[in-house]
Amino acid sequence: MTEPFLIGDTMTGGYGRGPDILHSCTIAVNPGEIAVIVGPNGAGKSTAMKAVFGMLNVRSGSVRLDGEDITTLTPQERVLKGMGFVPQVRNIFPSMTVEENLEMGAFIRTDNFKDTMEQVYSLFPILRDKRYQAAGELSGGQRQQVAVGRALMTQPRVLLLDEPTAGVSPVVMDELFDRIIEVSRTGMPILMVEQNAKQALEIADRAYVLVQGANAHTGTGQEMLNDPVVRRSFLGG
Ligand SMILES: Nc1ncnc2c1ncn2[C@@H]1O[C@H](COP(=O)(O)OP(=O)(O)OP(=O)(O)O)[C@@H](O)[C@H]1O
Repeated sequence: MTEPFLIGDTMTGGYGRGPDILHSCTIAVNPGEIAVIVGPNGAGKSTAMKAVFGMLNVRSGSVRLDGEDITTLTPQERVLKGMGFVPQVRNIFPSMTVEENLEMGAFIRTDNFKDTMEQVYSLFPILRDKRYQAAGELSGGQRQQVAVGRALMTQPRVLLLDEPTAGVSPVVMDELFDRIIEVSRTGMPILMVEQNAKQALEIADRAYVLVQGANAHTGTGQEMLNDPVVRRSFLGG
């Protein structure tokens, strides 16, 4: 098997000195793919993503980006290596305008980022319309677009999204997934954690079902949707 572009490989570890949450957990993504992490509440989905981003100690296993071992790097160093991370909560600056949020996203760049801002506005047209509004005044779905747009401003080589549709209505969820598919079509590898398992599996090229911090099932999204065990144990039949 060829090396994936980004892989958290057999990761075991937990928070601080706490117990292990992840047990030999492996997740990966390649350019052009949407990889989703699904599983029951408390399965360790967000923890797995945080481990890939360097937010907890991986006691064994490794994280590699484009063939480079980045296991010991801090999250900040991983951003410089090309990781764009959108956390689940507090992922925008509510009192700043939409445009200021995007400018903040470009903080690591020393070059001109106006072209990237144009790209973000063409991916998320509503953000162009609302660029001078305080981000905190936007709807939940629009705020999530600001958060993803802000991450794109660094021109990342891979995008990590922690529950991008948390707390939005089904209609807004569909719209957000459409936007995520569009970002993916630009070639951007996308790794995301999702609570809305069925819908997420429908757009997943690669899917990981985690149970108690370990890989329970892996395949394409369609394979997971068709797997009777996955359906019965966690998609509700
Ligand atoms: N910052 C933290 N410090 C210590 N333990 C944590 C922390 N965050 C999560 N945990 C624990 O790690 C385990 C897995 O949590 P995690 O949030 O990764 O699961 P999840 O699959 O994303 O769940 P959910 O779908 O409910 O968000 C839980 O037992 C949780 O209590």
